[in-house]
Amino acid sequence: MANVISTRLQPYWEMALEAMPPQVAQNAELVLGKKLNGASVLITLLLAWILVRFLSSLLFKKKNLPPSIPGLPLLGNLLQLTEKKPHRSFTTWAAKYGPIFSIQVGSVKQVVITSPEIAKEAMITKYEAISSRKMPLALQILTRDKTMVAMSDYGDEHRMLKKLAVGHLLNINTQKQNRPIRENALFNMLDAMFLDLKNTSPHSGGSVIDVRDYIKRALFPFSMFQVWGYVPEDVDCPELGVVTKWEIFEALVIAPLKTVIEVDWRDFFPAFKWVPNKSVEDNIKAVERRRTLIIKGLIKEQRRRLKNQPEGPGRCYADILLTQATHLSEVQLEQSLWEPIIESADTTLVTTEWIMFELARNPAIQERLYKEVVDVTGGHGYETTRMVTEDDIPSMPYLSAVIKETLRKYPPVPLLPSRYVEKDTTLGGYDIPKGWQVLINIFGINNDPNVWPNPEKWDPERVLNNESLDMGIKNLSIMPFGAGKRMCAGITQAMFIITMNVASFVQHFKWELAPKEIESFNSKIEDVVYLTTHKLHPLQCIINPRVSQRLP
Ligand code: HEM
Repeated sequence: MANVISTRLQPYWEMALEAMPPQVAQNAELVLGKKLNGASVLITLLLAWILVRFLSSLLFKKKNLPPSIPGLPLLGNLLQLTEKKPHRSFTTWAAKYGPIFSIQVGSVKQVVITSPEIAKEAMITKYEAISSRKMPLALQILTRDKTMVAMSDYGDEHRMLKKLAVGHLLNINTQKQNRPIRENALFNMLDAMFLDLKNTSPHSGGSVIDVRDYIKRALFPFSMFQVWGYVPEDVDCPELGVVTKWEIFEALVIAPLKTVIEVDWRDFFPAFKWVPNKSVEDNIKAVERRRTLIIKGLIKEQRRRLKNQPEGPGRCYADILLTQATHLSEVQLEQSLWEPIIESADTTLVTTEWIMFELARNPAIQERLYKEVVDVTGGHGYETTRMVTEDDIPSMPYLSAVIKETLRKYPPVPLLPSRYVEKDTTLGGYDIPKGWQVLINIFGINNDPNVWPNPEKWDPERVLNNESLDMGIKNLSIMPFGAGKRMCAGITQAMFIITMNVASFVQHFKWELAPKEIESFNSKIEDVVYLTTHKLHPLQCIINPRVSQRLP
C-alpha cells in the first residue's frame, strides 16, 4: 500500500522539488533521498505544508492581521456566538486576546474593538475608510435600503437627512421650544401614577408598579406630538381602515423592533443572499408595509390639517418637512417622519428603567439624590415645595453622575451597528483588509477593569464631578452615544427626558424593589432587542408617595 502511494506521489514530489526554493529542495532531498518510501509520505506532506506556508508568507508578507478567535471550518465562530448580541463574549475574549481581535461569522470577517484609543482611530481618525454600514437583510427592508439617518452610509443622502433632523428637531433650540411637550408627557405620567396608587391596594407599605409601562405610555405620545404637533387618537388608512393609537404604537415601534432580531442565515453567508428565505422575508415585508401605510395615512391627514390651518404652517417637524423639504422623495419623507418616533421610544426608556432599578436597590444613593433635588427646589431638609424643572439640571451634579454611571454600566447600545471597511486600512497597528466589518464593543470599553476597577459595581461616586468624562466627545472611555461623525444626534432630547424622569420620580416617591425583583437578582437580568439592551423583565417597584399629589 505504502509503495503504491509512494509511486503515485513520485511525479508530484519531483514537481514540488522543482518549485521549492533551492535551499529547501536541497534539504528535502538530503532527508528523503529522491526515492520515496512509505514512511516518507507523511514527511512529504509535512514538507509540502511547510512549502505552502513559506510561499504564502512571501505572498502575504505585508499583512499583519489582528489575532483571530479559533473557530470551526466554514462556520468560523458562529456557534460560539449564541447570545443575541454577543457583547459579553466579546468582552471576555478581549481580556484574553487583547483590545482588537478578529472573528469569522459564517463567511463574514469582523474585527472587534474594545479599546477607547483604537475605537477613536476607527470612528474619528480613519472614519473615511470605515464609513458605510453593513446591515442584516431584515434591517435593509425595514430601513427601505438604508433611507434613515442612523443607518445610511456616509454620503450626500446621509448629510441631507441629518441636516433636516438636526436643523428642525434635534438641535438644542428646537428642543428648548419643545419643553412644554416633554413637560406635558411627564405631568401625565406622574398624575397617572398617583391616580393608580389611589385605586390599588397598598402592598406592605407601598404599591407595586410596572415602571416600564408608565414610561412607555408617556414616551410614545410625546414622540408623536413632537413629530405631528398632536397625538393622533387614530388614523384612517385606505388599505387598513381605522388604526387606533396603541395599534399605531405597535406598528411603528414594537413590531419593527421585534422583527429586526429575526435571524436570517443569509446574513452570515452574503454570497447566498439570492437564495429565497420566504417565511422570514414575508414577515419582515408585512411589518414594513403596515408601518409605511400608517405613516402614509398620517402624512395624508397632516396635509389636510395644513390646508385647513388658516394661520399658516405649524411648527412641528411634519409641517416643516411637508412645507419646506419639498426636495425629499416620498420614501425619504416617510422614513424621516418615522425615524424620530422609533428613536425616541426605546433608548430613553431603557436608560430610565436601569437607573430606577439601581436607585431602588441602593437606598443610600437614592436618599442622597432626593436631598439634592429638595435642595435645588428650595426646600429644607425633607420638605419640597415645587416640582423640579429643566432649569435645575445644571445644579444637580449628583443626578448627572447617577445617569452617567448607569450609561457606563448599561450602555443601551452595547455594540455599535457594524461598519464596513471600504479600503485597506490599519487599526491598532494591525492591517484591516477591505471588505471586513468593524464592531465597536461599547459595553466592553465602558466595563474595562483596567480603566474601571470592579466594573460590575454601580457607583456614581466614580464619575462625580469628573468633567473630563464627556461621554465620547473627546474621551471615549464612557461613550454610550458613540463618537465622531456618527455620534448620536438625539443626545439633547435623550438627556432632558432621562434627567427629568429620574429627578421627578425620586422627588415624588420613595422607591424599593418589589420582592419579585429581589428573587431574580442572581439570574440573567438583561436582554437584547436588536440594538438595545433591555432589562429582561419589566421593572417592578414598590413606591411610596413622599407628597400627596404632583407638585406644582
Ligand atoms: C439614551 C438614549 C440614547 C442612546 C444611548 C443613543 C445611542 C446612539 C448610538 C450608540 C448611536 C450610533 C452611533 C454610531 O453608530 O456611531 C446613535 C445614533 C443616532 N441616534 Fe441615538 N441614542 C439615544 C437616543 C436618541 C434619541 C432620543 C434620538 C432622536 C430622537 C436619537 C437619534 C439618533 C440618530 C439620528 C442617530 C444617527 C446619527 C448618525 O448616524 O449620524 N438617539 N444613538
